[in-house]
Amino acid sequence: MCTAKRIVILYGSQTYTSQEIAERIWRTTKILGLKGPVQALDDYPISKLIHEQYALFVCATTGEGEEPDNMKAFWKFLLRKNLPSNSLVNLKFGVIGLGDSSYDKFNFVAKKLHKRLMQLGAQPLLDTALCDYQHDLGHDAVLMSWLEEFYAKLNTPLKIDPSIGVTKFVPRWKTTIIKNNITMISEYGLNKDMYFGSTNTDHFVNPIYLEIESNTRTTHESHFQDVRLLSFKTVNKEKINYCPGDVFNIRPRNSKDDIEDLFGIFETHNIDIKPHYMLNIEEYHEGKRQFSFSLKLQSMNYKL
Ligand SMILES: Cc1cc2nc3c(=O)[nH]c(=O)nc-3n(C[C@H](O)[C@H](O)[C@H](O)COP(=O)(O)O)c2cc1C
Repeated sequence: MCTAKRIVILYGSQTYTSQEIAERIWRTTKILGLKGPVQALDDYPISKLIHEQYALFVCATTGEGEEPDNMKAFWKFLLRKNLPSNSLVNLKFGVIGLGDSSYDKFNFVAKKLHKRLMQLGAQPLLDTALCDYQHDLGHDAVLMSWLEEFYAKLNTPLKIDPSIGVTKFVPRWKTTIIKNNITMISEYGLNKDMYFGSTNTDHFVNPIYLEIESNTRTTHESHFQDVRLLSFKTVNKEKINYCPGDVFNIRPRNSKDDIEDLFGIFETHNIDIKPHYMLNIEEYHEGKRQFSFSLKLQSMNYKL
């Protein structure tokens, strides 16, 4: 049996669930002694896939059986007719599908990906994990036992002691607070507004600033569920184009008052965190910096 030393964990995610699961698995692989990154499929340089020996794909299905936005380029490439049928002979893989069996095209993307990888010569370590949002235990119902089998197939350098479980936390991001020297970080780029800062890992196209126009409770006061109808308006008369099946992601913004209160609390408790300090966030893979992002703490609340 081969021993895996490195695995790439790649996700296609529309509303972050697959990303969160992929990152969780990535942390476990670090504990198991494996190298390799966790990335959105479209951020991974696809030409490198032919050199990889192990890969795990975590893919959601969205729309009517469609692939998430952050794997569209990857998928288009993989479907090229001129790819030789032995392109991926070195690759052993697993596919985890995140779906919802109330849709006709249940886990369509994961199933298609699994099939296409095999057409290109890659060998599956296991059948596709068909996780179902409708299950009482959610995606974990299928995922947990599937992963146990998958880790066993990888025959990793280190093993998880079942009596201890996974307790060690391996952070993906390194954060540092910079108090004064702004020029020191300017070479990495300075994002003035964290809500609109675009990065190479951010696939949400054309973010738009919206304000809540109304927020009305639609259920009766005596009902145990508080269901709301929220209506939004654009501030600069911008027009938003959308069509059925589109996904609308909302990034809530902290209110200016809340942020001022927070800095007030830091001050009262002599905690040295000031609005003009900079937060620098970096991502490392195998000692090399992959990504860096800086913002002024006061930009947590409003556009500068
Ligand atoms: C707009 C929308 C469309 C969806 N379409 C499908 C589908 O066609 N087939 C399926 O199996 N699941 C479908 N799902 C369920 C998602 O795949 C599931 O909720 C998954 O956990 C989302 O993962 P993500 O957060 O990584 O995007 C859909 C979900 C949404 C919100």
